This record gives sequence, structure tokens and C-alpha cells, in this order.
Amino acid sequence: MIELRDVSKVYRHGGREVTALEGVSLRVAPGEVFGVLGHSGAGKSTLIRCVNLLERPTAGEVKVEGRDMLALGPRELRQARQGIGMIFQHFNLFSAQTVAENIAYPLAIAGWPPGRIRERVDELLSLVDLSDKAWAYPAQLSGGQKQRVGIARALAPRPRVLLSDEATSALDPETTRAVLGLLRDINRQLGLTILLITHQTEVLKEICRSAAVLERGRVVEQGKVIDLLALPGARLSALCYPPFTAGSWSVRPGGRPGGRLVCLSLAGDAAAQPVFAVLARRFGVDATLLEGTVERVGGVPVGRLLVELTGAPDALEQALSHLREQRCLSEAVAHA
Ligand SMILES: Nc1ncnc2c1ncn2[C@@H]1O[C@H](COP(=O)(O)OP(=O)(O)OP(=O)(O)O)[C@@H](O)[C@H]1O
Repeated sequence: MIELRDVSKVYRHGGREVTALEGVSLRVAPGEVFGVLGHSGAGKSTLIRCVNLLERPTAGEVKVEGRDMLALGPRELRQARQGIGMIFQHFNLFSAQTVAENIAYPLAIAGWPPGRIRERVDELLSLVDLSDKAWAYPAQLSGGQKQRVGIARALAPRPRVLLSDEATSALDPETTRAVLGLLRDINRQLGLTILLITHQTEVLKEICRSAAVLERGRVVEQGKVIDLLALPGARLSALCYPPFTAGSWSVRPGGRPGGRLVCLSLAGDAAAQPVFAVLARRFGVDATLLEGTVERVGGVPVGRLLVELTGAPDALEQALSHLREQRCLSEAVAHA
């Protein structure tokens, strides 16, 4: 489990101050994959580096697996870090060492006997499907393979927590999916708690159960990914889905006068309902689909649709109330 409470970080250089984090609180439940999404400069790297104290917060509290990180002395901190693995955007492998040596490195530092190191390295090579690359050097590997070495090295001392600093940002989409699949498997098999930072919304949708949105050093939204995607007006939803081209639709040729353009957010049960049929049968309102996507997030269908509703004015109002009650109406865009 990871808990940050009111964490702030101010960088000071020669009389200049940069506030990278301000009053950040978040809680990552045991065994959860939690993503922090934010634009460049939002403070994501600073935040994740405050968890294992690669950066020391200026104020606040950091707890990992119940341990108050800021209260630890240098030796205890070194020990605590053994329980917190970390992977990086540019892999951070030692170029002059083989894959096996890279993976063995944290174990040698921790003083494991050579026999146990060999056994553990073999186990990890098999876990990340790189047994045939044990004696290769990083330069001889693809980006995806390098990141799998990074993951094996991070997992070597059997940490309970894994930090991922933009681990898939340097990879192509297909390799990204493969690495995310590996992280998901590891999370499930080992019950590892994973905190990742990313600017890629696909990463959140692909593997995170919960997420926080970071803007200018502050957490502006936090919750279950599926809930935030379904929540009308949520920042995460706005970041994940491009805005509709409502303006061009409002003068849609053939659009009936009095029709209403509305934006629907559907997730889980709501997405599984025959929404359009209900509007037609119960209210006599027709819905024409103009734009939208439906995809599966964490195995749950999530849709965001722009539709034109047409019908008698009273019927339209009733249909809109119904959609509001069902928490499907994300915004009433315009009159057609
Ligand atoms: N060592 C440092 N010294 C001074 N300022 C820093 C330092 N590291 C980061 N900053 C500043 O803190 C702010 C947050 O930076 P940070 O790297 O945490 O953001 P980020 O969201 O990870 O950005 P990116 O996605 O571009 O890596 C930025 O204004 C940055 O310039």
C-alpha cells in the first residue's frame, strides 16, 4: 500500500523556487494498479520519486507498506527501497553488463549468495520470457526486450511495490500493449501494488483500476478509472476522449428543427442497456447517432456518443430527465 498525505515539493536553485507538488494526497490500495496522468511539467516524475525518496518532499507524509518513509535513517531507507522496485522510460540498464548481470545487480548489492542469485535470475528470465537472451547485451535488444529486463531487475528482490516512471513512453503501440500485458500478469500473479505515471491515456484505460489527474502539481481528480470515465464532466474523460465536433453538427443538413444534440456517457450497466430503444418506446423520441466510440476498459464497456434526439417538445424533456436520472447525460450540447 502507498499513501501520500499533503505532499509538497519545492525545488530551490540559486534563489529561484519551483513548486512541483502542492498538497498531494493519494492512496494506492494493496495489489492495485494506480495511474497518475498529467501533461508535461505537471509534477508526475517528482511525485513518483517522492515515494521511494529519490526526491525528498518539502512537506507531507509518505507511507509505503505502512512504513513512514521520511522517518527512516539511511540504512533503513536502503532496506525499505529493496521492497520498492522501479522501472524507467529509458530502461536505465548497464550497457556493459549482460541481461543476466543487469538482473542480478540488485541482488548482489543486497548481499545474496551467488547460488541463490543464479536461481533467481533464471526464474526472472523465464517470467519475462527472455531465457534465450541471458548473455546478450542491452544494445542487442529491442526496446520492448530492454523494458522486460528492466522489469525483471526491478522484481529481483521480490518487492511488494513497483513504481513505473513512463515505462512505455519510448515504445511503439504494439510493444506498449505487450509490456502492459506483462505488468498486468505480474500484478495478478504476485499481488504487486503498482503505481505508474504516464501521459498516455491508453495506459490508464489498459491496466489501471484507479487513477489521479495531476495539474500544475495538484491532484485535481482521483477515483476508479471506470467511474471517472462515466462521470459527466470528469477531467479524465475529457483527457481520454477528444471533444465532439458539435458546432458542425448543429447545422446538420436534414437535422430536424427542435431536435437536441446531446452527449451521452455510458459505462458498465448503462452501456449494456438498449438506451435508444428505451427512448423510442417510452418517450416516442428518436435518437440518431452522429459520432462516438464504445470500447472496453478493464473488461467493462464504456461509450461516449453524440446523438440527435427528435420528438415532441414534452417528450424530449422527459427523455432528457430520464437520461439525467440514469446518469448518462454528459452534456446537452445544442439545439439542432
Ligand atoms: N531537479 C529539479 N530542479 C528544479 N526544478 C525541477 C526539477 N525537477 C523538476 N523540476 C520542475 O518541477 C516541475 C515538475 O516537473 P516534473 O518533471 O515532475 O514533471 P512531469 O509531469 O514529470 O513532466 P514530464 O512529463 O515532462 O517529465 C517542472 O516545472 C520542472 O521544471
